Amino acid sequence: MSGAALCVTGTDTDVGKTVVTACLTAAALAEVERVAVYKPAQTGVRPDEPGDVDTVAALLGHPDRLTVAEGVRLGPAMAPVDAALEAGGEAAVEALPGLRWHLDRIAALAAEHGMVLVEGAGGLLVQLTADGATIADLALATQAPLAVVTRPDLGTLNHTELTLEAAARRGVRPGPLVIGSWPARPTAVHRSNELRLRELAREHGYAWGGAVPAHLGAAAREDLHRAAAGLTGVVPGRHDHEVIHP
Ligand SMILES: Nc1ncnc2c1ncn2[C@@H]1O[C@H](COP(=O)(O)OP(=O)(O)OP(=O)(O)O)[C@@H](O)[C@H]1O
Ligand SMILES: C[C@H](N)[C@H](N)CCCCCC(=O)O
Ligand SMILES: [Mg+2]
Repeated sequence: MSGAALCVTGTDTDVGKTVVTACLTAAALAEVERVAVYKPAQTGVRPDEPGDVDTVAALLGHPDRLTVAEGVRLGPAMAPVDAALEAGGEAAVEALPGLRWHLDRIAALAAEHGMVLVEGAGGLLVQLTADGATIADLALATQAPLAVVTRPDLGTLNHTELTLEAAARRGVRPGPLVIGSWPARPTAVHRSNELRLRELAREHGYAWGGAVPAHLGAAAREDLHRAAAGLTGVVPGRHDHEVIHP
């Protein structure tokens, strides 16, 4: 088997990529038998703490058909290369796995799973490796579409357009654009931003993935599955494409 891949980025760190990844994973589990979630570089957690992929598994109730994996884990809550530098100096930066290594991990997961979701660190251009490879490079190399998670708040229009433009300039395939955290009491700003974000999605060829409610969490698993149902149309189908292993 060689499954499809979907890369997930955000317009910033803390925009709800992990929560949206959980929703996309639930949607993927409805389409394919086995799903994997891979986080190439996890920063800001100690060895004994749950990382983003563990959060995805917990949000979904640890389904048997889900595999989660991390590439490298670094304690400092910083961009991966800086976290390595902070934790272990230049030697730790040199020891970071490179693009090829991550591609091999993704290809190995794709060999056994119908879908592999790959969550970057922070935004599109955050460097994951010592030689500066980003989630955009992973998306390009695997020919995976890119899911972009964004905020509904003031400032999001500029951040979203910058992200979509930078992805397009690199030749990354558009996937869904999703609002990561939609407030219970949206203001006029949130509502008008949503309309404009829908337009941006259309202009850049992204599928509109809707907005995930802000209260979503382990205590709201039904809501998560409801949010996921709305995303079923925007995860790549099982026959859409296979991970390209260059
Ligand atoms: N829809 C939501 N429902 C409940 N909590 C949310 C939602 N979106 C985001 N959060 C909370 O906001 C915080 C940041 O979200 P999340 O961890 O998903 O961000 P991220 O974009 O994955 O960040 P990182 O760059 O660290 O991977 C978390 O504490 C998360 O639980
Ligand atoms: C620690 C944090 N939660 C993320 N994992 C890393 C975010 C890196 C952002 C770097 C930046 O764009 O300035
Ligand atoms: Mg995350």
